[in-house]
Amino acid sequence: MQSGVDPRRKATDISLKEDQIKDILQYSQLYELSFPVLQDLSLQVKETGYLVTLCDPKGHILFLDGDHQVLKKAERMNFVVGADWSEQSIGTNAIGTCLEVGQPVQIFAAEHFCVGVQDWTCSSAPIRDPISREIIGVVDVTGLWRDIQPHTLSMVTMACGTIQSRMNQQIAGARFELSERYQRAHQRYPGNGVMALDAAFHPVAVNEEARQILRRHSGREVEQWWDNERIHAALFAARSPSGDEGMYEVTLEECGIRVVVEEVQWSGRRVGYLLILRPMGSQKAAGPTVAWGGVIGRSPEILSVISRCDVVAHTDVPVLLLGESGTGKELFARGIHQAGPRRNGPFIAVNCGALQKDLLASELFGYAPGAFTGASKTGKPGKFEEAQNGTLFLDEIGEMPPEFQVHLLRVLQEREVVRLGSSQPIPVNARIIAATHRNLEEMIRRGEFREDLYFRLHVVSLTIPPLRDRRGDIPLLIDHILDQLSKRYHIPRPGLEPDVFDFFAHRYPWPGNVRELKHALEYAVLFCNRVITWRDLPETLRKAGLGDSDRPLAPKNADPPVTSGDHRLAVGRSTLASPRQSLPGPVKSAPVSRLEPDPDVANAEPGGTGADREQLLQLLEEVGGNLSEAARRLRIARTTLYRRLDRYGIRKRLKIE
Ligand SMILES: Nc1ncnc2c1ncn2[C@@H]1O[C@H](COP(=O)(O)OP(=O)(O)OP(=O)(O)O)[C@@H](O)[C@H]1O
Repeated sequence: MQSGVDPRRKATDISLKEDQIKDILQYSQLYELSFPVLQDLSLQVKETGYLVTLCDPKGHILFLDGDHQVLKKAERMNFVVGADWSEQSIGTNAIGTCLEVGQPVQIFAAEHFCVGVQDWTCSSAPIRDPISREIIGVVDVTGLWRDIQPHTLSMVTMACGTIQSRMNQQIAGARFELSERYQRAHQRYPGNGVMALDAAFHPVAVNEEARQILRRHSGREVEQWWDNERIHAALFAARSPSGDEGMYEVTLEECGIRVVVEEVQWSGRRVGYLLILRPMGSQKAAGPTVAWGGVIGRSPEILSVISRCDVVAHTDVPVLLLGESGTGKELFARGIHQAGPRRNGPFIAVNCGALQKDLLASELFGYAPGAFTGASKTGKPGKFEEAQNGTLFLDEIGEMPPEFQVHLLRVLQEREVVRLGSSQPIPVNARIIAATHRNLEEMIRRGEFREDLYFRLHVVSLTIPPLRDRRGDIPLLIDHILDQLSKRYHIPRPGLEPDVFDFFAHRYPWPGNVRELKHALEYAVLFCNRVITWRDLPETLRKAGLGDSDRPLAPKNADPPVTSGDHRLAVGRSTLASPRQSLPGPVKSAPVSRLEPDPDVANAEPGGTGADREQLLQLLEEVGGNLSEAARRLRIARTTLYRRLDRYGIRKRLKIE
């Protein structure tokens, strides 16, 4: 058994370096679960001259604790972190022998093979993987032989039992999480195949759709298909090494399918994967395109934010959403609310930048009856109270005046509000999500934002990337927005001239992000003739397009680019108008401008003058087609604006053409 080991050895070898051990411990589930148990054990053996160790399945010491004096003595035989206590290195000893025989073992004094270890007595027991039953570690308690205690071995065995049951709980929790996520995915992505795998890539659940898709497209049953290292490599090469939860899409051309891989975490650890399968070329988008909180996008950047939001949604930790204006921070905040257990409670959004300074306190904290002149007699709850059992979304948090930040901090710390004019604290139970497009760290440096408030709010911070950094999402967004607009205005869904599409998808930097894209399309849809051309765009975009290339753009009042047939119809659900139908080309005559008053409709309704219509068109141009903004500027309701658009024939033209 001790072949090749010199019995005169005084010490074993140290084969793991400090940074190797750090790396092992950082991701070691065994260490994480064992640590509290080992600490307990250390306390129990304190002052008995014993040392407590945890070793890996090769016999390397990963953890060592105990009496300082004894540790010093043990160092002489290299009983230190990183040392190799396998039988191959130092012959019979409790750690190495326990690994060989797979049983708890006590080795006393001269029973040790090497002379340098014979002053000691040690007791070790193995820890086994709850599923494979393989040994994954050893707990050992070592002391000088004269300090031998009869109960040491049973203490070690019990400690291993406790670690083992913590591992069982961990596995049960992970399995539960995986099965929950599988069920949710199954509902979320109807018609798609869904598979759940554990962390070792073993399938634990497969839906019928996945079986059918694989049979049809790869000609194989799931089990056969999965039993292939190349498939595993293709799917998992892209996963994040750090174990961060992520989501990405892989195309398996040889099987004719696309797979969205979602990593599943539980308790901060990767515990498995979900695979969402769909045939290549299928029009049906795999769930993540529209599934989560109405967020459109399938770029890796947006999928990664979605997946993180989905994780935090199930917790109550404060979330800080960062990103430029119009990237979708509020949409994500609503998504987190909807995906979490508070979904049946209220979602209250407060724009901290839009509230007057002197109204902030009463808006957020409410006021008691008759608190100030003009206050309601019954008092009024503030936004914190309104968000009770739900979510309070503090938008534009960077705009909150510094003198008010301390009050907000106090409420977040105490989790209770006191209405103005009252001394009665009211407990608040609201999840806090804050958002800003500003650089709060920079503001802290300039003394404009409190650091303590910042740390309260950004337990988790998520940055939503600007649209120009995830251009792959632009075609999806265009499709989605045009669908919505055609439904809202009851018009056929328009297409985009190829050149305009190319400008949108590849060249324009979208400083206003998705909001700007929405407004541009809303504007263009109002003025276009079934196909969106350059002249249908708001002026800023037209100018940007002109500066962007040397292409001669149609002047404001010019006719659409004319091509043979010139019926620029949007085809089916495609975003692009057929290139054959609308090549950008030389501008021909301009019989009627769509931005100029149409004499047939300008005065169609009593009270509607050409001048009014002109003003309305001008305003629409100024606000980039944003009807809400136009209604706000006109101080009329949106529905009144629609009526006015009808009256001046703007919507009517859209419907008839
Ligand atoms: N990924 C997306 N999918 C669909 N719609 C989106 C997406 N991102 C943003 N939007 C839409 O764009 C508009 C702007 O989004 P939102 O108000 O959430 O942005 P924001 O980042 O909160 O902006 P601000 O910082 O100016 O408050 C909304 O109409 C929203 O529905």
